[in-house]
Amino acid sequence: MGQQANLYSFPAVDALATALRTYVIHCQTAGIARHGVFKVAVSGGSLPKTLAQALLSPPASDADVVHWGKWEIFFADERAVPLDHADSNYALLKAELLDKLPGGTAQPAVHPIDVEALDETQELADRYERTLVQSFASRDSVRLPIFDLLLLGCGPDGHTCSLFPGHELLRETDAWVAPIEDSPKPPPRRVTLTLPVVTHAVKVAFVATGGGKKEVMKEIFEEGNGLPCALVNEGCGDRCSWFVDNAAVEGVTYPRRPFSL
Ligand SMILES: O=C(O)[C@H](O)[C@@H](O)[C@H](O)[C@H](O)COP(=O)(O)O
Repeated sequence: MGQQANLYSFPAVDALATALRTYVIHCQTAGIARHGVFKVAVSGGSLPKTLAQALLSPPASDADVVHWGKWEIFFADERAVPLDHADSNYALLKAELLDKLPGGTAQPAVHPIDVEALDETQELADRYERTLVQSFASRDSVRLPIFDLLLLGCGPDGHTCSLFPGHELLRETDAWVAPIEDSPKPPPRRVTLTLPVVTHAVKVAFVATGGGKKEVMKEIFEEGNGLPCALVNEGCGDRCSWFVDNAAVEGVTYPRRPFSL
């Protein structure tokens, strides 16, 4: 059991968000102790909204403070669109979270894709990889970047980031960031962190809510079936934690844990 992913289930999103905040702040403290900053990558989908609910509430104590000025925010996946496009994960995070930081707050360093390369997804991925290299030291000195935390969603087909079931990208072993031209979820052209980078993070947290996820949650936790989310569970073991609501895990027999750090 000790090596398996943690599954934390909550009656509703409010309670989930409270626990997620505690978890993120714990990861933040560890990151700042390790290298003076907190390096985090986030997905799109419903995640930014839940994250905002978790992180924008006022601190309950001195230990509960989000040190935004120490955050370096990257994108776990991004669509090849301008940064103000309706499909942009950057635009989504900005609207849901970044634009709502209280006035006077030290700002996080945010690393969007380089829109000069939107027409060529390989170049877009290469440039984003160079952004990571600049932050995480050279590729010669580290085989893989080590994020302090990845905050991910889970699609109804078991995808995460832009790593889709059965896609050849799941076999990528070298690149840190890869292009995808045929995403089954629109829009088709995207860039994504690769599986080795995802499973190399210090901690990985998934957020999945709603009854629409229960079938895929059952498959991920009971069968695996090579689904990208299951591969992350297998690669991370207990470094991976799932924050879900009860509706998302109805009928799932995998043991849930009371939330604790
Ligand atoms: O760019 C994307 O498509 C998202 O990053 C994607 O990977 C998302 O996290 C999942 O599809 C879950 O989405 P929901 O949370 O909306 O179900």
